[in-house]
Amino acid sequence: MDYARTRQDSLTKPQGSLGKLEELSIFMAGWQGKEHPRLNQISCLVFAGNHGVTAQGISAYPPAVTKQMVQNFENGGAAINQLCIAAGAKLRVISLDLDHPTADFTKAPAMSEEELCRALQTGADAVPDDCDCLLLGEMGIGNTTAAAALSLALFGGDSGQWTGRGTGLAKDKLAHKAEVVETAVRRHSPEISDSFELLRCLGGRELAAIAGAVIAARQYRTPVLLDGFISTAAAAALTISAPDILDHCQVSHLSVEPGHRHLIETLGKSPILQLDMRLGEASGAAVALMILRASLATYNGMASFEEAHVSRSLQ
Ligand SMILES: O=C(O)c1ccc[n+]([C@@H]2O[C@H](COP(=O)([O-])O)[C@@H](O)[C@H]2O)c1
Ligand SMILES: Cc1cc2nc[nH]c2cc1C
Repeated sequence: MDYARTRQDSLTKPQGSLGKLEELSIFMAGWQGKEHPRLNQISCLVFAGNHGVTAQGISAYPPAVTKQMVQNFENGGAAINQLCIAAGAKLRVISLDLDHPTADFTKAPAMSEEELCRALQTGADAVPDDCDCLLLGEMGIGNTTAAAALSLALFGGDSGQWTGRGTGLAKDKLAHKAEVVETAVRRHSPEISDSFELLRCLGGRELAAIAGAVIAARQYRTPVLLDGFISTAAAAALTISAPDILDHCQVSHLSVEPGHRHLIETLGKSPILQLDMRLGEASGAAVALMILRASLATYNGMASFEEAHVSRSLQ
């Protein structure tokens, strides 16, 4: 990171004038451990899971859409297929036991220990040991409720501040969704003392898989782009047990889902983009990859003041 910072200051531009693009190049050089970080092999993982809490009427869409969208991903017809082509990332979609939704967490823990471990391991195993950047996203009808519950259990506050319309829930059902979140957290909070218990009680399989992938990426020193509210909440669950666990992660964009802003601020992160997106399926991560490419193209390719014979600042 020190090397990259010095190099940035030697390039033919006023110091700091590329703003966040400069910060991103320093982040990439540091985590890749390379003077010239690269973006050749990019893995985009989309984990899909189903949620028992959909029985509470908390989504605008039926749970069958999770599997239908997975089929759409496989057929190349979803937004993420086109965004991965545009950004130059290899997409892999991983379904986690879609025919067996997690338990309704207003009534019982979402998963058993064994189910949680399987989901964490699936996420970790999906991470290649040699990619230059990892994009993480999800598909799961009902999972903004799980993300809100994780956030409330993690950071407290009012359930309404973590709850939004997700796929487009009617405004008059929002108060009910916030109550569902509140009930779930009140039920499980006393049992929760670490990150894995939190994910087991209030998460979902695709959220646990994202957490597993974040841990594996850290072991490989692979930089990560988290997608939106759900991906950030899944990764944030890990901070109970390891406060610096998200240092190798960037938040790709600020989602429209209102809890995301508070979550990002609480984590001390700043999103790369704000495009009024709320799709999920790693779409924001794929768009942010294009910004990362802009960052590394300038950092790796620009001439220094000395090389270009350009005079330095007078001050
Ligand atoms: O990534 C986000 O910030 C985001 C915000 C709103 C909705 N989503 C997507 O919508 C689905 C969850 O919405 P819901 O209303 O069913 O909880 C799930 O498939 C997510 O990928 C994603
Ligand atoms: C159609 C649809 C596509 C999605 N992609 C991610 N979450 C989604 C939710 C819905 C409803």
